[in-house]
Amino acid sequence: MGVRLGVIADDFTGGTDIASFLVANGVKTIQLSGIQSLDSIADDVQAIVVSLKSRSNPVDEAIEQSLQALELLKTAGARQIFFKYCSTFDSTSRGNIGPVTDALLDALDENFTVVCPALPVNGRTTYQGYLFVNGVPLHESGMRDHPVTPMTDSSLVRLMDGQSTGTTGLVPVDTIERGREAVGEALAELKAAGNRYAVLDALNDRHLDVLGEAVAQMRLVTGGSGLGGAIARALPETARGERSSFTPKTGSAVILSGSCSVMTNDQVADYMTKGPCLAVDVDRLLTSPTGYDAEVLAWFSEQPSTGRAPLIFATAGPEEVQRLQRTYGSAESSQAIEGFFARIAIRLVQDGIQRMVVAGGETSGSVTTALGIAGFEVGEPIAPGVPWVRTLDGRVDLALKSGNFGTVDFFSQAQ
Ligand SMILES: Nc1ncnc2c1ncn2[C@@H]1O[C@H](COP(=O)(O)OP(=O)(O)OP(=O)(O)O)[C@@H](O)[C@H]1O
Ligand SMILES: O=C(O)[C@@H](O)C(=O)CO
Repeated sequence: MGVRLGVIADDFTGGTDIASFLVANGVKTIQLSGIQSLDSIADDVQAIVVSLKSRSNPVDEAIEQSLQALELLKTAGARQIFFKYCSTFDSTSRGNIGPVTDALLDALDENFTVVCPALPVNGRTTYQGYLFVNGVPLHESGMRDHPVTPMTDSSLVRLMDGQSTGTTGLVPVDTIERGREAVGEALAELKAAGNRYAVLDALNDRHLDVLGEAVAQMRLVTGGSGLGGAIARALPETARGERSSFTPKTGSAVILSGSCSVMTNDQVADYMTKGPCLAVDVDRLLTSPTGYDAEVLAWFSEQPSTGRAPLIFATAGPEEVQRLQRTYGSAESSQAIEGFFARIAIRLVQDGIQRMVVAGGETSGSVTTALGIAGFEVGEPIAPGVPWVRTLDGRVDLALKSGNFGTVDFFSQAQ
């Protein structure tokens, strides 16, 4: 097997996000759920995306999982390794982006890489090393209230310096405007000056295309799916082919939403005017859960099988999230909610659900892992970065939606 690109994604929605950009640019891609056997992967696969749940777990675990993924991708022959994290750089002061990047550099015997979360098509841009979300600095966007990784600084240079062992330089927009060679020279200078990481500015896809070419020969790159798409476009034509696709199933569907992002809150509010919706009673889950799953499943089975898919959501605004976290603890709340969605998903698939939309990366990771899904074939996007994916065993089609992706009517659009 001669895989060109091996991607280590720190969550499942991030995995489908970058897989979707690779497929859209003609790269034959398979997405694996965690570490899986390579036996059933066809010889013409050009990119393998390994989705992990390593964004918010303890640093040591995140490193261990990422190094296992690296070994798998090296075995598959991957020439370039891409560490995919969120376009909003979701992390804490302890990591996990910095420590995982360091561990991957060491394991590859490299001492320099790039940091490029920008995804202009979804409003994430980087200017002078500061990350913006739809024109608002990251720390002033809805990400400041994230339940697990609240982002309170917008400076990627400071964030990397705080989480990692080396120093961080910057390749600013002015240099990128001067083209691929200027970027190559800037990277060489930053490396020679002893930096371990270079933050790459990008305001639009034209900038990303320059960057995709400039980093084509690097053994390790890190960033978001925007850079992933640009790297795909920079591959020789021989590595690219027909866009693989499948027609999404049309059977019964459900939407599970565990994301509390601003966009998911808007999407849930929109869907409440359109289809059957059930708000998860999180207090009940954390105090007297006995019988609760059965009640939710009974509600689901009472909904008409034609028409809009039922939505089951824990999605809430920042005040409610803070109340729950103060009352029960932050990790405890997340675990209870993720565990609930995982159990419900297992039951619904056993009962024959064909299509499942899951909102939120952590939530998607819990659901996919609980379902024992080995991997996915990647289909057409519903919105930029949110494709339909089909389990490799063909059991069910899923749309794993990153928290802030999609337009307000995403849940009806997906149907
Ligand atoms: N009402 C709630 N109160 C507290 N925590 C919640 C609530 N609803 C969901 N959560 C937890 O918040 C976390 C949301 O993370 P998740 O990754 O699923 O969404 P996201 O961060 O918006 O998505 P993405 O990572 O794709 O951007 C999960 O751990 C989830 O269980
Ligand atoms: O990069 C993004 O924004 C997404 O793919 C993501 O990682 C959400 O969890």
